Amino acid sequence: MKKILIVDDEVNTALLLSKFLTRNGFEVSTASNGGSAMEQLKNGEYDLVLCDFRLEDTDGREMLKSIKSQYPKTGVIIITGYSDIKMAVELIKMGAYDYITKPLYPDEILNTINKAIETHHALVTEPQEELAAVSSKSSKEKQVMASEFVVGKSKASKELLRQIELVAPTTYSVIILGESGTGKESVAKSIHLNSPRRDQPFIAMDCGSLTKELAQSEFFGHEKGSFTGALYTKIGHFEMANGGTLFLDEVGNLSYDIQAALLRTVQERKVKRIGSTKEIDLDVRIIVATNENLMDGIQKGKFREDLYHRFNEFTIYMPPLRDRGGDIMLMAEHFLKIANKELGRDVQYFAPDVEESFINYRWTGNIRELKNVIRRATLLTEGDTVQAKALPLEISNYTKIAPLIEHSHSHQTADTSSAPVKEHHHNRSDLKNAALEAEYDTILKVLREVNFNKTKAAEILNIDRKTLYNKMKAINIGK
Ligand SMILES: Nc1ncnc2c1ncn2[C@@H]1O[C@H](COP(=O)(O)OP(=O)(O)OP(=O)(O)O)[C@@H](O)[C@H]1O
Repeated sequence: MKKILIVDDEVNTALLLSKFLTRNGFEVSTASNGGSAMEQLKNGEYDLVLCDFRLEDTDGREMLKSIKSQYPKTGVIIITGYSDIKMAVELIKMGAYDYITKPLYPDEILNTINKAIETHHALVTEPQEELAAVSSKSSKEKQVMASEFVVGKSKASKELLRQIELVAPTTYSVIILGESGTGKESVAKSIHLNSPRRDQPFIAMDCGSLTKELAQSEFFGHEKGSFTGALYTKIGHFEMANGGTLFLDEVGNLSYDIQAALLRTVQERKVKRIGSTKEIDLDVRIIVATNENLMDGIQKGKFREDLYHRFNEFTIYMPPLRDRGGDIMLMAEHFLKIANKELGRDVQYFAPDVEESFINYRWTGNIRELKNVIRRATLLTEGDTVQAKALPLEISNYTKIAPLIEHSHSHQTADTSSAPVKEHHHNRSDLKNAALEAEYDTILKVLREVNFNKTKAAEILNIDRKTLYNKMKAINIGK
């Protein structure tokens, strides 16, 4: 039975979640703060931690760091409010499996948990099972790629496809550069699947969450008893990927020492498990991904130039979703089909104002954010059409809020009365949304009148400053 730890200081939420997951066949424990969660993790091996981002004694970021360094085989899902979405995207870069936004919906939680556990299966199995898990994964992934990769019709997508097709058949190492969630790993997989190595393993390794201590073992493996804690022989990722492709995500995060060891391995094309004298011949194609410019890392002395040149035989720049024009709706429709299948729904269309919001929104979390938003919207839709009320307010109100966000970022000095606020087309008939919209309109209007002076705005609105801050946060205005 899979073990889950819920970390949430809202006792009722934790209790409800715990009951729901127990009913669905999980063994569940709860902790109301970070400290007691870490204690519980010491006493038993958990498959997954479901952790609220805001805790009384710490936050999701710190929890993720501690769990990843001490219990690397335990998956972490972060529960967050939509206003923390940028943070959630950061956390995925740091190794969280996924995030779930509040309010929580049981089907969505169960779905995310099942997927996380499936993904982590290869990690939590015993090492002798590892290779078998990996090779079966490579053929399974092929089917996934064939049906799940949307090529897109925009100019940017066509160029991307051209580059994939160009580099795939070669043995070149590739650097894939792009914002989080733009599809770097998906592109790495399609390069692999379009290469002569397609029948060999594709191994993805998340370097962003690797501690210095773990990195050696993860890359090179170790023999049983080679150091305290090496209870069994571990096969490293190089060895697992032998004959195929090794994808190193967030490669800019590797420590300098590990970079040196990596360079040696790539140059010599041989690997030795820690504690072993036996050299294993390697034939591995390397694809790396990063969302920061590695040249900056080189200038700051954080990234080795020689390693960079080893990797940089070909570079692919991933376009952000906001620059992919018509692809946004193409992908939205694709994700709608997937969500329908996952959730047993039959939602067919997007309302025109939803499409408009999708096109205008900035999608800082890119394709991953779109996928998650659509999964949630599908869940919330009762008829056959996704309406704006099924979207997070940050997205459905984006055209209205965006100029104000930009304004508040420009140090609140300019004359706000001329800030362009686009006409709002939402045709909402339910009372709750109408009330919310009226509230936003009033808050935004007053904030402009007082040039974003929050004390004055709170006075005029006749609410206290804290309430104003909370409301501003909920609609993502300022900080
Ligand atoms: N072309 C595509 N068609 C369909 N789904 C895609 C496509 N590209 C990415 N996705 C989906 O979007 C999500 C994010 O993609 P992926 O993990 O490849 O992004 P990434 O850039 O590697 O993210 P990160 O920077 O966080 O590592 C995944 O669920 C993936 O399946």
